[in-house]
Amino acid sequence: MSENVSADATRESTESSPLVQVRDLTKHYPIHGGILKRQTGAVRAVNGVSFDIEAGETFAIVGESGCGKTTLGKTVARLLEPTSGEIRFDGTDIAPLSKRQLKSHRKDIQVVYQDPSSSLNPRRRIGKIIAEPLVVHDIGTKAERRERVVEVMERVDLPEDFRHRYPNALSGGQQQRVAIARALVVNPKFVVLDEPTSALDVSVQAKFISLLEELQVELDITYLVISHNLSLVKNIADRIGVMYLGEFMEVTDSDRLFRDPLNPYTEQLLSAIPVVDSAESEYIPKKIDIEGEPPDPADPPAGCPFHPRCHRRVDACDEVHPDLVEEDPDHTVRCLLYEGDHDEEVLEYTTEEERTQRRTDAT
Ligand SMILES: Nc1ncnc2c1ncn2[C@@H]1O[C@H](COP(=O)(O)OP(=O)(O)OP(=O)(O)O)[C@@H](O)[C@H]1O
Repeated sequence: MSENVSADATRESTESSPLVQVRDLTKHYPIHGGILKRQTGAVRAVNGVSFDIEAGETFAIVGESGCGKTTLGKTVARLLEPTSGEIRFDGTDIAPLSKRQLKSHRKDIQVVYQDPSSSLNPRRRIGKIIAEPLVVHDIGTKAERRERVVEVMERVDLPEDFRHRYPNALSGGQQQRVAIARALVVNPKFVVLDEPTSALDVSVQAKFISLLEELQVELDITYLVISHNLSLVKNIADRIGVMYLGEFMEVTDSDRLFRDPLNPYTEQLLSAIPVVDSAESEYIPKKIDIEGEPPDPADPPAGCPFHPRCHRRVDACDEVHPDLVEEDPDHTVRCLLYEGDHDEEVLEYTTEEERTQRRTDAT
């Protein structure tokens, strides 16, 4: 077997710097209108996002549908061209690279999509599907590819004779293992997992997560997990970025996010998770109703993007766009309540009733 096919090849990653460094990444989708189809606006799906992922770490992005998670994941994997910003992968900024220049990095960065029933070609046999990336990257002879497919199928607990089956003969959990086998067959350094368990029955979700964790340790992989499901990422992520309208609202390690959430949006997301055993839980979120729907990313509100739905908003929130600031070591938050130069008087009024009372008092 040629060396670059071997799953046990030693990583040659850049010493001590994170495997992935994203800086000020922006992805806008242009909107065209009128007879001349001129650009009339843009969907601001990702707006100036920055984060690092250390080698071997799992970083998760969570947020409601439409907040830009998939766009961010696909842009970091360079399946989409960024509007601006840097994506440093293993020391190289891959953001400005052309398709041809990207070819040498493609093998190292793989993406697993949420719905295996649509991402696996129903007319191809499982063996061929898993071997696809080897063919695309021109790796190994036919016999070597077959050997590698069998090896990787074994690693994800798929029986070898499944090679001859078609995807629709497999269960959802088995199909998702085919999808992960296809990603792993080229021994990538970095795998983006977009809603990895959303198409799976609850009964097999935990098993699939354990498999991902085992593979990560065994094969020295770095994960970017995308999910709307905070309880899922709690179990798999080392660090979490909470995303809202194309921006990070809070970034910290998984334990701390659940123990000490700072941003009101994070509080609302946590409050939506049912507490199974309150005696076991360190943080019991108070019930907060999430008001309304997220705003249109083509027409974002002024000020803090979350202020129209925030239960802790203050007057300045509809004017001032807060920065992402480091509130504690390794715990950043975007919220005026945590910015040093705010007007303390304003911050006393944190509820709708108090705000109304304050206006009444002022007139
Ligand atoms: N190709 C595209 N062209 C124009 N707008 C797009 C395109 N893809 C996504 N969008 C818009 O960009 C915004 C972010 O979408 P994205 O799919 O990245 O969010 P998401 O958080 O992954 O949502 P979901 O969980 O529903 O997939 C949404 O408003 C979406 O409608």
